[in-house]
Amino acid sequence: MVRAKVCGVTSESDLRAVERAGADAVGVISEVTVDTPREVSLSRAATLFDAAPPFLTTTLVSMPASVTRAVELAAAASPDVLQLHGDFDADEFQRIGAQTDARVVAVVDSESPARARAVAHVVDGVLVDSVSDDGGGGTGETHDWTATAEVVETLDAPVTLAGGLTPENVAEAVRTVRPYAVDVASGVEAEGGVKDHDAVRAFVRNAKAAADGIRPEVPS
Ligand SMILES: O=C(O)c1ccccc1N[C@@H]1O[C@H](COP(=O)(O)O)[C@@H](O)[C@H]1O
Repeated sequence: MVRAKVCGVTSESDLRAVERAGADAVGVISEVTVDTPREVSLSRAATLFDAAPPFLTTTLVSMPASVTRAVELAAAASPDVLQLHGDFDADEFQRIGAQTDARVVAVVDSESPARARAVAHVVDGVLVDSVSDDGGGGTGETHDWTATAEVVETLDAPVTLAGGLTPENVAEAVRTVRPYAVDVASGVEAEGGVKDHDAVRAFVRNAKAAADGIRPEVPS
């Protein structure tokens, strides 16, 4: 079994589409230091989380500059999960986790798997992404899945795979990496910041079918 997270939701209608597709988690992006059409204000993130139905895990995706700001963000938007891009070390993650009710997920650059091992013991999960030079995600780029498969195998923590996933490649990604969850942002969009509801449905279906050993369907 694999969990599916759909990230970069900016509207209530996309939120409903994510839920109807059977996704396990939804991500809303706020306070990031990169230019992205998927960013919303913190108050908008809080509104979207309030509109989320029960049993859909809400995730705030952010790039705060300090421990204090990370804690403030979680308090302001009340997500279930705080997904943190940036350079926090284990001590900083521990301090964030101690001051928030949200679960904390550390984003790790696929090219720095050692960082996953350095922080995994103080966070609730690790997300391995194809990180851009400025530290952001949403690159639409895949990375070396066999290296991430090794992280999954050797780390005693839930590892989420992200970066360039689409309805077309997610089945192969799941079979190769065997992650705890898969995460997609740009790969299921009709345009920047707007989800393609058919693609969202196909992404979730294909991820879960692959984990169950069922052949994927590719949307026309
Ligand atoms: O999606 C963004 O624009 C973004 C900006 C800054 C930080 C994180 C961002 N998104 C995260 O990137 C990954 C994968 O994105 P993609 O599928 O390759 O487009 C995902 O974890 C999003 O949470």
